[in-house]
Amino acid sequence: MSRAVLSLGSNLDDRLGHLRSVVTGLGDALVRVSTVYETKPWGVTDQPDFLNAVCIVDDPARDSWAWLRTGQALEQAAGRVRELRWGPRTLDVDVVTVDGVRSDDPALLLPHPGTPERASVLVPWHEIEPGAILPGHGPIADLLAALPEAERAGVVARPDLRL
Ligand SMILES: Nc1ncnc2c1ncn2[C@@H]1O[C@H](COP(=O)(O)OP(=O)(O)OP(=O)(O)O)[C@@H](O)[C@H]1O
Ligand SMILES: Nc1nc2c(c(=O)[nH]1)N=C(CO)CN2
Repeated sequence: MSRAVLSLGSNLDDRLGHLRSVVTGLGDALVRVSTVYETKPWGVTDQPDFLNAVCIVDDPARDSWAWLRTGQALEQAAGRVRELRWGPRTLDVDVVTVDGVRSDDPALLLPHPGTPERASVLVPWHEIEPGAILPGHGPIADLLAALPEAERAGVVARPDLRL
C-alpha cells in the first residue's frame, strides 16, 4: 500500500500558508496537487470560507495508518486545536482513500465517509484525477454530477493562489 488521496482544508489565520506547509511537508511523496479552491463551509455554516485542495501522494514505505499519522503531524505543526466538530481550523488533512483499502475502524475510516457529499473534495480531486473511482461508490465524476448545483457553485477555483 502506498498511494493515497489526501484532502486539505484551512479557514483560520494564514490559510494559504497552512496548505503550503502540507506541500512542503510531503516532500518527495507528493505526486500531484490540485488548484486551490475557495469554498463555502458545510456542516457548521456560520464560519469563515475555507481554502481546500486535494493531493495525490505515493510512498511505498507508508501504509494507510502512516498516511493518517502524516496528516495529523502536519495538522499539529499548523497549530491545530481540536474544538468544535466541523468547526474552524488552521489545517485539516483527511485521508480520502488509500489504494483500494476499506476500513471501518473509527480511527481510520476508508474511504473517508464524507467524500460522496463533499464538493470541496470531489471538485479538486476530479480536476487532478478525472477517472478516479471511490471504492464502494463508483466514479467520482458521477458523484460530482449527482450533487446539487448549489454545492458545486460553492467551490470556486483560486488560480491566483499557488501552492
Ligand atoms: N479517513 C480519515 N482521515 C482522517 N481522519 C480520520 C479518518 N477516519 C477517521 N478519522 C479520525 O477522525 C478524527 C479526526 O476528526 P476531525 O476532527 O478531523 O473531524 P472533522 O474534520 O471535524 O470531520 P470529518 O472527519 O467529517 O471531516 C481522528 O480521530 C481520526 O482518527
Ligand atoms: N467547505 C468546507 N467546509 C468544511 C470543511 C472544509 O474543508 N471545507 N471542513 C470542515 C471540518 O471538517 C467543516 N466544513
